[in-house]
Amino acid sequence: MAAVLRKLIQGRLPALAGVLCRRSGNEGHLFLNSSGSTLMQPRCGYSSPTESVIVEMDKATGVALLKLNIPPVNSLSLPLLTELAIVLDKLEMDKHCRGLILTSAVPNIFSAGLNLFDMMDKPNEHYSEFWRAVQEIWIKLYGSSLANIAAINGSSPAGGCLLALCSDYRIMANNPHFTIGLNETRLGIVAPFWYDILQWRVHHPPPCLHLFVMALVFRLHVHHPSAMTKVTRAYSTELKISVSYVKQPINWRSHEIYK
Ligand SMILES: CC/C=C\C/C=C\C/C=C\C=C\CC(=O)SCCNC(=O)CCNC(=O)[C@H](O)C(C)(C)COP(=O)(O)OP(=O)(O)OC[C@H]1O[C@@H](n2cnc3c(N)ncnc32)[C@H](O)[C@@H]1OP(=O)(O)O
Repeated sequence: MAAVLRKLIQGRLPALAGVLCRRSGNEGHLFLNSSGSTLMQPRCGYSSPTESVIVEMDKATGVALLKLNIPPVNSLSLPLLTELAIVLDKLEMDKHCRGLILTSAVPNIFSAGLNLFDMMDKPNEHYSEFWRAVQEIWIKLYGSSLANIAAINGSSPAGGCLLALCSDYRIMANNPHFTIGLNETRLGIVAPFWYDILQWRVHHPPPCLHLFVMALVFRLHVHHPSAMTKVTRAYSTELKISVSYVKQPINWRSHEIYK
């Protein structure tokens, strides 16, 4: 587990993919595009990414690795948000998928947040559509029945931070050059109330949340099923609390209760 986490936080995701790949033996990875079609990779390893959201599904663990892939900065444009929404829907409906890891294929950048060009010189209809797409993503990610982790392997300002906050758990690469937060507040732009709820949840995690993540990571270790069973049995109550915590419905009431 420690080795997998270390690879995640060092941003060495190809290495993680290698781990997943070995676990899946000769089956290779499933590549799923936004139209929902899947392509079996005949062998382990990466092919050149061409999709804006690359999905590598490990069949053995049911964990999907999602990599945002719009250089130079993975800005959240309408097409990217739309593709991500479609991919999340497909994974949600895939009965073999149990969890997802959201990360970036672009070196040093997780996501630069909303695409600034989608927010200027456009007709009002575009702004409506764009904002609807933004809200749809946080609802889909936060409301996902899948366990989801953000592996933040680069800078993640503004909307990038939102993506991370929507996940059940975040692991960020320990690099002083990587920034995360709401830089738009410097311009006087106030985040909506639901952003505050997301932030609050991150700052007040129950102690057992880490256990939830441990259990997730243990799932990757299909070579040690007995260890996984022991842990999940021993801490079944704590795990249930953690799962209900990260999957709690968003409303002011639950926010107040946890306050
Ligand atoms: C308006 C919403 C109101 C309320 C809602 C509030 C909360 C809801 C939740 C989230 C809402 C978030 C709002 C936003 O996300 S607004 C977007 C804010 N994002 C930023 O300000 C990021 C700005 N970018 C950076 O800080 C840096 O680019 C970087 C740290 C991500 C990367 O730095 P680099 O030095 O590696 O790269 P650069 O040379 O700066 O950039 C390369 C290239 O990319 C273009 N670019 C950067 N960011 C964006 C972007 N967000 N949209 C479009 N394009 C972007 C940049 O211009 C460069 O392009 P050129 O090479 O010059 O062509």
